[in-house]
Amino acid sequence: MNEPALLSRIARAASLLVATDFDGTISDITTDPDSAHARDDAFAALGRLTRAPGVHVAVVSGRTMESLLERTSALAPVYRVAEHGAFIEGPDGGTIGGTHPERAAGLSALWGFVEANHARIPGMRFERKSVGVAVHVREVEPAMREAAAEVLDAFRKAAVAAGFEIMEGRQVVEARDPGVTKQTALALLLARLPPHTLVVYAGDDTTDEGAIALARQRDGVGIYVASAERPTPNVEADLVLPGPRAWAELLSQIAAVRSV
Ligand SMILES: O=P(O)(O)OC[C@H]1O[C@H](O[C@H]2O[C@H](CO)[C@@H](O)[C@H](O)[C@H]2O)[C@H](O)[C@@H](O)[C@@H]1O
Repeated sequence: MNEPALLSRIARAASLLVATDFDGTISDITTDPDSAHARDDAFAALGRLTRAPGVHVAVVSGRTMESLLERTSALAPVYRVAEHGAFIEGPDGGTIGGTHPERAAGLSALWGFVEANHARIPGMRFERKSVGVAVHVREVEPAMREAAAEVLDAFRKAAVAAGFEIMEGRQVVEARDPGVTKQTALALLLARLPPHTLVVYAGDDTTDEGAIALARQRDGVGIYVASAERPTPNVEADLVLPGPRAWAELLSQIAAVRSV
């Protein structure tokens, strides 16, 4: 699908859901995850979309809800999906779903692994979430990559033993609840919206591919935001964009055709 055809469909949809991933999609990748923030152009376009009639906006992230809120609180009303689908907040700020079975024992066991290993590899970052743990390797020096790979292997084994599922993201390995995905969260959002809502989903990572595929299955639009790290998706996409800037530009065009 080319962009003019896409914009024409979007302009005509009685109900539209624009769902976007955060890191690497509306935020440029940064070495320090805490310093990442949404691009101004993407944020402005999403803001316009929240005010457009018949348009629903969702930010779908692997971040914790706290981290996502910190970065998107100026955006309302929106759906917020955190920790890859484990937590979902509605446009009024209320919890509307998400599945996060109590896994406190598993999380403690996994964090024990982290505490025992956190000082081994300079640059390796460990991020504790509400229902998962992420291990970042973006800042690990090339000379330490082999040693880091060994720690990551041990982390994967410890996570699986503690009942988690492993996700391989961009310079990050995450342990999360099995069965919780962005795809299941997107399906839940669609079930709450008017029938035949046109869904547009954009994301940049393996963790977004299920949601891209679901958008297409539902006769919507799946957009992949490519990077040098992940130039091509493992699923079919309607559009492959060269990076967050191109997605921000397309979001501005979507906002233009939907704004009154
Ligand atoms: O689903 P997302 O919103 O894309 O979140 C996925 C992970 O994003 C963050 O890590 C990624 O972005 C960082 C900042 O640009 C980058 O340093 C890191 O290498 C990327 O993997 C976040 O820290 C994770 O918690 C999210 O799960």
